[in-house]
Amino acid sequence: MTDMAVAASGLRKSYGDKVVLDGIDLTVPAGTVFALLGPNGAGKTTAVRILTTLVTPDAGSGEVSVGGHDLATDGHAARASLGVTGQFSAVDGLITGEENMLLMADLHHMERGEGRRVTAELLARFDLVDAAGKPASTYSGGMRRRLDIAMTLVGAPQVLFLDEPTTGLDPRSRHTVWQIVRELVAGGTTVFLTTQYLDEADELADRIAVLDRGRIVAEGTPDDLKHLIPGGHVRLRFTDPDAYRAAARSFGTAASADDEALVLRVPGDGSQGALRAVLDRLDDARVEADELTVHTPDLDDVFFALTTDGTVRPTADRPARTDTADTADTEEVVR
Ligand SMILES: Nc1ncnc2c1ncn2[C@@H]1O[C@H](COP(=O)(O)OP(=O)(O)OP(=O)(O)O)[C@@H](O)[C@H]1O
Repeated sequence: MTDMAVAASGLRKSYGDKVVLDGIDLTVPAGTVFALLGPNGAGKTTAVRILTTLVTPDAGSGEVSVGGHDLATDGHAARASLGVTGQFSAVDGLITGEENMLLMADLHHMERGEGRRVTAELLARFDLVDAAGKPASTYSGGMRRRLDIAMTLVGAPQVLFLDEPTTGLDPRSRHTVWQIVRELVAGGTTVFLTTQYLDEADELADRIAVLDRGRIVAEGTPDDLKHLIPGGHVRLRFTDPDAYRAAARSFGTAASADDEALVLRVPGDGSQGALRAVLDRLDDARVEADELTVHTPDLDDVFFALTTDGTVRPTADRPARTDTADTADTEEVVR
């Protein structure tokens, strides 16, 4: 066993002459949340299908292990350690939520009593007790997704793969799923999720890999990724046109100006030093901004910079930072 819940090197998969995964490396420490983020068709589901043993990687791929078990030599143990909830629900709509759960318990060869105990516990945990006796076809999207995840947890997997777990859910249901993920991780489960939603990756993931056209184009903590691209600035807003003009003169070409909104934007890295330089300059000009906000790029900026129009900018041009960057809110009102 290693302390890596998922480890894959040089993962390749092609269908015909279409290269879907072009040699990607993935490592996920146990007990963490990893998000594979990418646009439609990037190869996310294919990666999940390989890691969950549903599809075999192409020859020439490196080793792949899940739960510390090599997929090629110990697929059975790897399968026993993982659970997967795909984009297409495993829920059978014709039977009740409880029957779906008991079916899963049977598939895991649980004794009847044990199956009932686990089912009752999970239905309660996922707030499905009232609906347990109703056909799953009558469930809302959010309830169905909760049931789907609950069914996956019947086997108590160490590593849980969630393929786009909140696609199509309303905001409240998305937050419920996020809460479920947090609780699972607090209980020691490793979660590998794929998502197209930047806020989801930002909310949940310890580390994010951005997949585009079968390649990892950036990887790191959410903050690492936000520091990869330019776009940070201090925004100064004035209400007094004279103060605005005095500040604009003082900053000159160091700031971009919006004369109508009385706003100046001073590019910077969001560091304390950069902020101090802005404040010193305002003091020198004897003006006070009515509002000062520090903006660091958010994951939207990163995602579009790295994947726009499918024009992949190679990682070599944008080396991912491995140090832990200072945390800074996307838009933090300072004054
Ligand atoms: N069995 C298959 N046969 C042929 N092509 C496939 C197969 N499975 C996937 N592909 C192709 O591989 C590419 C990546 O698909 P995949 O489903 O992995 O992407 P994805 O990132 O999960 O996208 P989405 O967010 O839309 O689900 C797509 O172009 C898809 O058409």
